[in-house]
Amino acid sequence: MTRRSIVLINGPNLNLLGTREPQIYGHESLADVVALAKQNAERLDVKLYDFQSNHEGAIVDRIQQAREEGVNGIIINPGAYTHTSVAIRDALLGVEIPFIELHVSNVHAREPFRHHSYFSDKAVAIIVGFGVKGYEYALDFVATSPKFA
Ligand SMILES: O=C(O)[C@]1(O)C=C(c2cccc(Sc3ccccc3)c2)[C@@H](O)[C@H](O)C1
Repeated sequence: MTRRSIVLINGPNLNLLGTREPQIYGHESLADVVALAKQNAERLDVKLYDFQSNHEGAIVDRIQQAREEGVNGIIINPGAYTHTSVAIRDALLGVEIPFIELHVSNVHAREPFRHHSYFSDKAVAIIVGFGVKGYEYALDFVATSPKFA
């Protein structure tokens, strides 16, 4: 049986995770998050691709590439693009790959402009406010749920 494949996409400024505002985002770096995700992917027998970009079009391109790769699911932390990007929304809808929206912080307990997402209504699930632990929860779900078969 072919292994499931998953793309983990992190948006702008998440390359700086762990360097500032630890009270909001924790102390772990993105490299720490990805390393643990790769370990968990091995345990779950799934193929994990990781991608981070500060550029909207590059994220759109990576989402489009996922369709060519035959990816089963996408886990995306769009960062600030959560609140602004119709282009990324359109890319996600266009490739017809189920996705989980993830946020390290509880965006609903922060500034009002962070309360709206261009993705939530189309996400299979939304993981918010669990810190970087949310990446583990998302991977476990995508690796095992029939919604990503
Ligand atoms: O909570 C998140 O994961 C979120 O997606 C992440 C965001 C975010 C914003 C700025 C920086 C970072 S990562 C960071 C944190 C501290 C210092 C440097 C980078 C994440 C926000 O734009 C979003 O509203 C929420």
